[in-house]
Amino acid sequence: MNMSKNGEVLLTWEDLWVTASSLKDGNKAILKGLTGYAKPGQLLAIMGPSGCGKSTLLDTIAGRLGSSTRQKGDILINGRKQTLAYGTSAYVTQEDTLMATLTVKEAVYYSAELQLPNSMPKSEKKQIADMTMKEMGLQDAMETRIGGWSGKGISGGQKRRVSICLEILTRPKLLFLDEPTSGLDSAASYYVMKTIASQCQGRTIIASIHQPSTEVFSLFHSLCLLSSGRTVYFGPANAAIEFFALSGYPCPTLQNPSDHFLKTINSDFDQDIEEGQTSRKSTEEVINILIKSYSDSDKYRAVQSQVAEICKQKQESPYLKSRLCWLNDFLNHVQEGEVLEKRSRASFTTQSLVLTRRSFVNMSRDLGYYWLRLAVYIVIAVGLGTIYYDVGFSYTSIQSRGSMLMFVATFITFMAIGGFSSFVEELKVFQREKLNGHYGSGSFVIANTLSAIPYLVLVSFIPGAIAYFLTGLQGGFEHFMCFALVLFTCMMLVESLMMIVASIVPNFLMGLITGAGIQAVMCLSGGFFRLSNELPRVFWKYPLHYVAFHKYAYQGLFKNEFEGLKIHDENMKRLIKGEDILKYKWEMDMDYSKWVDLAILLGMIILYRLLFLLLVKAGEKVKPAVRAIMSNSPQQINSAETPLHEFAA
Ligand SMILES: Nc1ncnc2c1ncn2[C@@H]1O[C@H](COP(=O)(O)OP(=O)(O)OP(=O)(O)O)[C@@H](O)[C@H]1O
Repeated sequence: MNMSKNGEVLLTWEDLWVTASSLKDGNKAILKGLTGYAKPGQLLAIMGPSGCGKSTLLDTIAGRLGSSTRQKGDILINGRKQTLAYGTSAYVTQEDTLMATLTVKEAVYYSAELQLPNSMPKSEKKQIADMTMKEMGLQDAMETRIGGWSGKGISGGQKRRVSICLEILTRPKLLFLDEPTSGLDSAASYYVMKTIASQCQGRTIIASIHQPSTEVFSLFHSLCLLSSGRTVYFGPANAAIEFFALSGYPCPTLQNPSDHFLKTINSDFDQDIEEGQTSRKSTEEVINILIKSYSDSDKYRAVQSQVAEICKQKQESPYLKSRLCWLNDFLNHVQEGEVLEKRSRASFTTQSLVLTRRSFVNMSRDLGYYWLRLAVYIVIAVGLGTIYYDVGFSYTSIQSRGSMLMFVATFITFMAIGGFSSFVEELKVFQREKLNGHYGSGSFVIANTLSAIPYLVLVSFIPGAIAYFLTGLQGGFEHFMCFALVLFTCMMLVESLMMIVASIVPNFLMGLITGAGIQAVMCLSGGFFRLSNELPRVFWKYPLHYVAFHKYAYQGLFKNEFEGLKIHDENMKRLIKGEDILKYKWEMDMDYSKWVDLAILLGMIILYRLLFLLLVKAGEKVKPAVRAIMSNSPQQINSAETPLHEFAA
């Protein structure tokens, strides 16, 4: 049976369990045996009190569950067991991750260029972007910057609408929305949901929602009502009122049905609920009555048989079945040719160019990215220039030159971590867009590298020139160029190192400390604080001395300065050759030239950036595969809670 026509998506989940494990609480079940489906052409709303598991259910069926949770149960896409791959669906998360420096119009235009295929003319892309912004009621905010931690911009509700706008630009076949109306007034909620509902034709839309008005509720085709991770109701939205009435909890006249449902099943405040004229029941009892009523109902049986029909799995032994499931999942991840096709989008070159432009604009507007650093570097360069002003050619100038160059190679480059917070913000946007399949990691790495180059040239050449000429280091264009280029490559290396750190360490402060720590250890083994032949052989010399970029930075700068230099030794009345100073005082490796050191530094930049790409790609491929394997391992979930059928008993 071909269940997917024109790329439509039918999503089913059966006996879905999700547990979170913590040292303190042990295993805690968040979702408890949920079964349901989402059909093309329908808008399914997931409702329930705060903390009932709406986001967890969305994350689970969208294949985005975090590593701290475990899942069990089958999720089928068009009747086939596969996890949603990157780029096959769109997901509007609860948190708005947007580029704060862009205006609404710029953000949507860039996104349209990134997502819509190359074959579409630019004017048409703009038209789609304009139309979508209008549908989301953003026409008056188009020229306003989004804003964020660096400055106020559009309102929270407008940000929400921008986030939705970016994801519905391509009219995805499968769309997940986590609380799309939070922060919106009732009219805005209605218009936003109406736009979303109007796009249902041939598409599957699943939205978690807190408190829809009667008008918004009427837009839903199906409703999944949860309480503490259990299904209270799953079925047509317009039949939910009847279900509550038949279960003994009719919606009072003139009351918003969703208000009534949520009030009845919210156990957080444990108010007794009136039943008929006299008796009152605790919320927990009421919830159990509703769950039992649902599991005894025709609706429940209809859902079960619908899902069973779609699944039509062979009756294997439970052990063999689970083994085959995870093998199948694993193969889905390692093999090419997902059943659910990725959306067509702009070419790699277009994406890289658009991202470079966007990143360049972002860097130019974000003061913390480069401008503040440039100002601080200029102050430090003037400081260096005045401390070592006109260093001269006396014997003592050897130490002064060495210290000045060491300061440049270590501390000025070290401060390149100053842009980390801005990079982390950009990385968050990248992660969201990558997960939603807007573009791949390769385009991001290329764009980030290209857009940063002009700024790094500025922050290395201007302060570099001030410090270089005030100090009076070796004259000549070639010498200055080598000095500035080593400074430039070191700054780029530190930025590349911080990219790697950011991809491993999830937290900004932890990333900053980790990056600083790695650099401190590397600079200790660089060959200045302890000369290379005096370094302890284990770890510090082999391998760290050869791995740390500081060795090549020190060597490049020192060779550049001392080669061809003549120092006057006033006491001994003799001239000392710079080459001898390099060999005997600084113990430099003289077998190769300063340009080789520079080339090694450039090679390291490429290596570091490739490593970042590899880590991101590995996360993309390995995480879902591991999750799929883990989710079906037989001893995964140790019945942390009572199964649904026991509640029903
Ligand atoms: N990784 C996790 N580790 C531990 N507990 C978790 C984890 N993820 C979710 N939970 C818990 O599971 C419950 C459901 O969380 P979830 O975010 O799905 O609720 P929600 O219905 O979306 O809430 P809200 O409407 O407030 O966003 C909460 O009690 C939450 O604390």
